[in-house]
Amino acid sequence: MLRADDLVFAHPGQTSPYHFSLSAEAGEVTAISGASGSGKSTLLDLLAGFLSPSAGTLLLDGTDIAALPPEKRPVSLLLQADNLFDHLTAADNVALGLPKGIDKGTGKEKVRAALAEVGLGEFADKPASTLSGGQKQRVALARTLLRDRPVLLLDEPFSALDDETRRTTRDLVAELTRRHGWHTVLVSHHADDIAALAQRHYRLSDGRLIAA
Ligand SMILES: Nc1ncnc2c1ncn2[C@@H]1O[C@H](COP(=O)(O)OP(=O)(O)OP(=O)(O)O)[C@@H](O)[C@H]1O
Repeated sequence: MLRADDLVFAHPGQTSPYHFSLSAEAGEVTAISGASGSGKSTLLDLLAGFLSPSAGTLLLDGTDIAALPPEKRPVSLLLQADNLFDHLTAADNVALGLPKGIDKGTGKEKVRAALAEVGLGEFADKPASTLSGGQKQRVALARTLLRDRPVLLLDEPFSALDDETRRTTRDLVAELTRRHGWHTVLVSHHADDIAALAQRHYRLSDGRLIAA
């Protein structure tokens, strides 16, 4: 379980700090909604380690991860768009998720398997710039598979997608979350995404997360 206990944070000039507490189970999607400017990205930045809380704990399966820098956290982040390097192929983008020093043959096989798992086996050699928005999100998810970090943070990941692609990408996130036991935290404005995906839902209001 991922558990934030009263993570306290204030941006410069902010008079009343955020107090974030939440629990996210393995294999489940935990949704965060809230008005524009309520602090959803701030929460993700704290979970990812881009911001540091002034107090509070962040535990993953009982281990405090709050002091770890972003690159050492067991956390992947997927944004609305721009997750890929456009000039690299799909396979090369996925390969960025491989551990350093991995044997070349093994690495190639892992990349192939990850692309196959997200349904893009045929697209390995295509430059990312030629892929659709949905395909790009799948490639980013394949890279996440290789990193296999147990916490997946999603910041409006379906916003740039058309309705049909949105549904299939959503289904893929649900399936990967279950299969790999990820603690997936989804920030979304969309009630239908939350209804379709989330086992748990918090609303961010007045600087606090309220179970919805
Ligand atoms: N670096 C910063 N310095 C000062 N204030 C900031 C900074 N970053 C964000 N804020 C403020 O903190 C508040 C929360 O911002 P945040 O981006 O977390 O909201 P959000 O809920 O993600 O909004 P949106 O849905 O519009 O993306 C806003 O009032 C914003 O102006």
